[in-house]
Amino acid sequence: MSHAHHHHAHAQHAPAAAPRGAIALRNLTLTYHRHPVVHHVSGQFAPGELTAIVGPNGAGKSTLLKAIVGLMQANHGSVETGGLKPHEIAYLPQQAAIARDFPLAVQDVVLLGDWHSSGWFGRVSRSARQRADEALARVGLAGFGKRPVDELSAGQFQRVLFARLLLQDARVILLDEPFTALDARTTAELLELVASWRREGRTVIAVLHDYEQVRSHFPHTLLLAKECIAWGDTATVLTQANLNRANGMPQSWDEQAPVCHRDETPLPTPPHDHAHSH
Ligand SMILES: Nc1ncnc2c1ncn2[C@@H]1O[C@H](COP(=O)(O)OP(=O)(O)OP(=O)(O)O)[C@@H](O)[C@H]1O
Repeated sequence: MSHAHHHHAHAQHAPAAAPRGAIALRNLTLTYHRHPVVHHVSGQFAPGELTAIVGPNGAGKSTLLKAIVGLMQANHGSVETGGLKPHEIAYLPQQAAIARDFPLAVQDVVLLGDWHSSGWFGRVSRSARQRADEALARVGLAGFGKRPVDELSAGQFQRVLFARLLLQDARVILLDEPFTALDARTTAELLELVASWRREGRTVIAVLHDYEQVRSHFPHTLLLAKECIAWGDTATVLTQANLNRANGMPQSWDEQAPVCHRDETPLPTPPHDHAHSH
């Protein structure tokens, strides 16, 4: 890496900044309507590694990904992204959260991964189109470029979204339940793609529910149940004792869940939030 980077205006960060490609959580608390769903979590996602986030339904896993990608503000503590630019963090939401009843061709959806270089209204270069075709071939959809996305199966559409991730070429890739509702073959092929991202030195963080899949493909695991139950080598995290502890945590959607009093600086209630917490 060039020394010129050290003189760049954006290169100034806190002394304890995470290394490039590393995402660090510092005493992170995330709340909805002042009820914490992620509570005082600290740690660092290993750079250039595959980390699974596991935990029961409602544990705050999706919320944590949203905070890392900047879709949600920390109420307390922070997410340190080590000087990465926003487009260097790719995010694949849960498929249920993605509308695909829009009249776009497969190739155009893949090209959305390249918007930071082409601009939303910029002309799509020939080379970008070529890279989109190559990405489609890598996910097993060669020749699908002109098909409308609303005619694809769920598995085919997830392949398209992985092709879009390939085009985005991000340093950090966040995946929210990427293999849910996919058949064994599609899952295996997309897992192979994830393994290739690891070989390329990318940081991958994936929310998953299949412990066997995590054990065989993800060396690191964060076990989350609102609080961090365990975070480290998958084998040491996914013990029965830890899983029992995680499953015994009260559901964070509990309306009676206490507002956090450890946070000294309560944020004002946002104007659009008309919910009465208590
Ligand atoms: N937009 C929202 N407004 C209010 N509460 C929310 C919102 N989104 C999520 N929550 C609540 O925050 C908690 C954490 O939700 P989150 O989706 O992060 O959990 P998760 O671990 O990803 O769960 P799952 O495994 O079921 O996908 C839940 O109790 C949920 O009800």
